Amino acid sequence: MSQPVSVPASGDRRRHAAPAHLTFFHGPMDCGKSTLALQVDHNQSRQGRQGLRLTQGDRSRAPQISSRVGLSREAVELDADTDVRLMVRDRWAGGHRVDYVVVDEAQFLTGRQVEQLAELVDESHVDVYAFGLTTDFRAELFPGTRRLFELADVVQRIQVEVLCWCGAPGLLNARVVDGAMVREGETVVVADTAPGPSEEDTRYQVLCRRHHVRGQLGPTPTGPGQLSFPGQQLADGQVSVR
Ligand SMILES: Nc1ncnc2c1ncn2[C@@H]1O[C@H](COP(=O)(O)OP(=O)(O)O)[C@@H](O)[C@H]1O
Ligand SMILES: Cc1cn([C@H]2C[C@H](O)[C@@H](COP(=O)(O)O)O2)c(=O)[nH]c1=O
Repeated sequence: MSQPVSVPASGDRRRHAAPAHLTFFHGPMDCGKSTLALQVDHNQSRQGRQGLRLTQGDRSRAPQISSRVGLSREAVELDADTDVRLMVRDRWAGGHRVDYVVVDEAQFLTGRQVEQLAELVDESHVDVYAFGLTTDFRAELFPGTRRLFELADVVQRIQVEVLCWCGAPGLLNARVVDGAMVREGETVVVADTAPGPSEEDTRYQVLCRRHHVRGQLGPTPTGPGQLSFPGQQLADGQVSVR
């Protein structure tokens, strides 16, 4: 664990005597994480609590939390070197309260940053709400997600079901490059689930486990009444994956 940093307790503590919590909401892409992050922020601030919104690598490439429902709010952009305890301490030094922290794209946090968030909860009574992907395109936990699973007081899978093309619940994220699912590459590649303007763009597609394992992206309409499978289709209906 990282060394504690002295951060004063929140001035709001008397009005919120319940212990603070580190809560982690997780799921695949497109399940409503950013929407929920903005709702939590809205509901907290509506009750007079003051918060800090944090993000890293939002799809919009702007320092904001943006939801596909159409909402967005500005947020402080983190990088791997940001010490979130010092960030909160700076706010306090500037005369601002920080009663809660909302962190979107929490899968990109380092393990140390998750530990810093836990310290803010335990030592400074700041409520932390983190929102992030469960697994990467290889169906493996992101490091930040793993540490949140280890340390969070409350871990909740987001309830909204994203559906695979077959209709089954989609829990895994496929990375699609030039129309084909890939299983090798950098862990972090910021992109959307919507196809990009160019065919060479990377995009993601949420799949059920079976179709993630098989690498099947599903049929795409090619014309009236016609369907084609992306990638090279094999005899047994599977699609070759790079
Ligand atoms: N036009 C729309 N009408 C209603 N809901 C929508 C619309 N577009 C997107 N959504 C909802 O937004 C969700 C994606 O929300 P978002 O917060 O961007 O997801 P995440 O942050 O998990 O990637 C979709 O699962 C869907 O429920
Ligand atoms: C699976 C996976 C995703 N990413 C990126 C792609 C997006 O920019 C974000 C997730 O955004 P969302 O708010 O959940 O829609 O993460 C990545 O970098 N690596 C991956 O393996």
